[in-house]
Amino acid sequence: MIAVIGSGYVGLTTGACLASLGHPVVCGDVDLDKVERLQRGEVPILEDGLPELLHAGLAAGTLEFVHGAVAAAERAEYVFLCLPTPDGGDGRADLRIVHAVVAEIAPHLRPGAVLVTKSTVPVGTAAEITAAVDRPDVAVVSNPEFLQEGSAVRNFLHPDRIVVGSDDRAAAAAVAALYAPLGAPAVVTSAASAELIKYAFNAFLATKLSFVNAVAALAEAVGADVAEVTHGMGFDERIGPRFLQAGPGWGGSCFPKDTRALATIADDHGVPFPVLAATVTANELAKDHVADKVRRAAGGSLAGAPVALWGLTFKAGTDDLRDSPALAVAQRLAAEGAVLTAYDPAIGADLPATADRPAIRVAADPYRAAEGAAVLVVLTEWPEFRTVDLARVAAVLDGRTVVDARGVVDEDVAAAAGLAVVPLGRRGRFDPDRSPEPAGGAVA
Ligand SMILES: NC(=O)C1=CN([C@@H]2O[C@H](COP(=O)(O)OP(=O)(O)OC[C@H]3O[C@@H](n4cnc5c(N)ncnc54)[C@H](O)[C@@H]3O)[C@@H](O)[C@H]2O)C=CC1
Ligand SMILES: O=C(O)[C@H]1O[C@H](OP(=O)(O)OP(=O)(O)OC[C@H]2O[C@@H](n3ccc(=O)[nH]c3=O)[C@H](O)[C@@H]2O)[C@H](O)[C@@H](O)[C@@H]1O
Repeated sequence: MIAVIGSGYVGLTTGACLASLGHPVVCGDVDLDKVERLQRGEVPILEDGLPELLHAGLAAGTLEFVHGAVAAAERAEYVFLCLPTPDGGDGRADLRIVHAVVAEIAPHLRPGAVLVTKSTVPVGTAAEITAAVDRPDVAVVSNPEFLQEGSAVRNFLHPDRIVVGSDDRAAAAAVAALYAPLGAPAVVTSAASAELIKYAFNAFLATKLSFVNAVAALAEAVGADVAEVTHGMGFDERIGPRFLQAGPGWGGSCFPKDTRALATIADDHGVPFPVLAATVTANELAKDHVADKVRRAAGGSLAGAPVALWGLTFKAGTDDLRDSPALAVAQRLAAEGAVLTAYDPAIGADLPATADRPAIRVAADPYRAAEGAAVLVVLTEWPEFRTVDLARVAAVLDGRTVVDARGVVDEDVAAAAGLAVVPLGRRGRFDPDRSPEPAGGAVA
């Protein structure tokens, strides 16, 4: 029996996928309402393929949900911890939930149980957990997760590799064997290496994106096109074609907190890591860059300007708003006096203001969001934004400009509808700096 503690994006995916491989799985969560919904077959998050796996597991009796960590852990040979490790406020990962759960379940673990950390945790956490459990019969294995939200099930079932790290190599091999049906290479390491792999991996990807976003700004300045530049770069296998899409900065529940956490780990060990600091700073500039474009499109001031936002989630395919760059841009616009109305296919209700986002009225469709707005800004790459009727948008939009931070609006179709697109990473067709001037001049 496998226990999965925490039924969030990672835990629910892990539980449902391990059950689909034939393992009996029990998932424990502290949130009773969530547990009851899952027992009824309701998936609380937007994740492709997850409802099907949940229903199949419930129907086959291989997947069950219980309230609390102990109720799940006491029945299992393997206990996967899929608990939150948020930013503690000073950049360090806050491990209080992990440590509290370990203390709670330790006396109840079966003899010979293997405790597996799937949460992203700082180097040294496996050693701390081993000391806290204080049972020679219980092994601790670090098994970081690399799934992306929105494609979590596909990523879990078709992983590039499985990383299992432990100072008990037999326990690491036993955890790797649980994934054997997937046929993925297993990277067996020390616990410290496994823990560092996860942070180095996320920080490297974030650095790739900060680099691309800086190239995008440069491409605009020099008259190049970032999409052409990354296309040309990506053919080289050392770079690869993926994860090179310029945008309004990177966000989500992990890149921001994990880059900060890695920076504090480096600091704590007295190791200079200036690239990482630059990656984080560059990401703030990427958000500023989009806000600057919106201000210019609004004529130089956003005071009292109605602005329409398409997309609020941190990327398409998820309903997750945690550390969304769309909200960070919205915050910048609201701070300058813009009045925001948004449409996002995954967000159904108005968003109240919080410490890091303004109040945002949420419209039921992209057209209603655009009604009366001075500028329309595309902040998330939802596929439906590619097929919106731009003539209908032009009919209700007050201004004539669409700032497209995700490269989803066709400039020619927009022009035919009487709209000027301000793209990211290249000059727009109606950019006054562009040479030669397009026939007919600017629409705006
Ligand atoms: N979201 C993602 O795409 C990925 C996240 N990770 C890492 O995985 C970990 C979990 O992340 P998410 O699944 O996104 O978090 P989440 O917030 O979606 O889920 C965490 C779950 O743990 C439950 N929980 C909290 N305290 C508990 C307790 N005392 N006992 C039992 N359950 C408890 C919560 O109710 C919630 O259901 C984090 O360390 C994160 O960095 C790693 C890879 C991908
Ligand atoms: O540790 C984690 O939680 C996960 O973090 C990311 O996954 P995720 O947060 O789901 O999101 P990504 O798809 O990586 O996107 C992150 C941000 O980068 C942006 N992005 C991504 C790709 C790209 O080409 N351009 C770009 O701007 C997205 O819009 C988003 O804001 C990693 O990709 C996962 O491998 C990792 O497991």
